[in-house]
Amino acid sequence: MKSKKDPHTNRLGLYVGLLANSATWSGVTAFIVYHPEFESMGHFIMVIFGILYAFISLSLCIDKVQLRIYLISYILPISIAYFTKQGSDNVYIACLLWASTVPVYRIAMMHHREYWSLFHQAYLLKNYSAKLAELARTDDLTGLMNQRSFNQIFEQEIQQAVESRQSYGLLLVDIDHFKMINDSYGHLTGDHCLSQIGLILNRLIEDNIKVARYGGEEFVILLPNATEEKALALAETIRQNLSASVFRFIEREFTITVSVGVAVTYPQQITDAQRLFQFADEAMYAAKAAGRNRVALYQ
Ligand SMILES: Nc1nc2c(ncn2[C@@H]2O[C@H](COP(=O)(O)OP(=O)(O)OP(=O)(O)O)[C@@H](O)[C@H]2O)c(=O)[nH]1
Repeated sequence: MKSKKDPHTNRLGLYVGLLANSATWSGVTAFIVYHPEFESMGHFIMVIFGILYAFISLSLCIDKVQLRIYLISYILPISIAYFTKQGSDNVYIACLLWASTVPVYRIAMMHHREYWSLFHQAYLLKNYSAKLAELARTDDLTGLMNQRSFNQIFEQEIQQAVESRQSYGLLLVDIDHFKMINDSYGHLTGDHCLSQIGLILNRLIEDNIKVARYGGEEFVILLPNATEEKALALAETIRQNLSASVFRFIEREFTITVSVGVAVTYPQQITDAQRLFQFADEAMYAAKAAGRNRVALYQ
């Protein structure tokens, strides 16, 4: 899942937003300064309002450049509006406005430094903890769910299937003679092959279906609400696609085959996650024993 953009990497957007915000508010305030109906409000109330608004907005600015953009685009049009208005009072107010920006700027700088440093630290912490949680769920090599995450989700989903009286399917995909790939081409080639298989599985499997690397050269696919036909059809698609894929790594080209064990339980049969896993495992070993590169269903 995507997180919010780091404000420090999206400065242009912030500056444009800031400029638009300042321009709008300075326009509104300048309009009020010139409009005869607002004379009764009193210029000093307007200035106080302007300073308060400036202080709040300045405090939210991230850096000095933003503060300056804000000051120039906000204070300049208002003070010009006052300067160009007839009467010495107005020149006095414009000077007061400019003079008031100095303490406002200083206070805002002090305030925003602490505020943003805290905000930034909280933001980084949130980001790091989200990344850590993601790492704890993910297999490094393939980017798929890892075994720990699979175990949790599998237990929960089986429980739900039992409660809602639905069927549940599990596919266990095991690469045939993977040791030979490692022995012949090296461990790095084996790793590359595993990561490519992860990508192929992700491509073949619909978004709502979960796939995990169970460990070594074994992958599992969770199929809530699946019938035997559906589970077998998906297993066959996976087997055919993987065996038709050519893997390339450092000028080496090779193909692989897989054996797939399929187990589907129906409401009256479901006992627990371990048993369903064991059924799929037995089916996978039956596929290996029958000559590999095939799909076997647990009967
Ligand atoms: N490159 C690489 N190899 C791995 C990894 N995890 C496990 N292996 C290797 O996978 C191989 C599994 O070998 P075996 O269990 O004998 O199975 P196999 O050679 O695939 O033979 P069958 O399953 O009987 O078809 C071993 O050589 C492990 O070292 C990994 O993360 N990377």
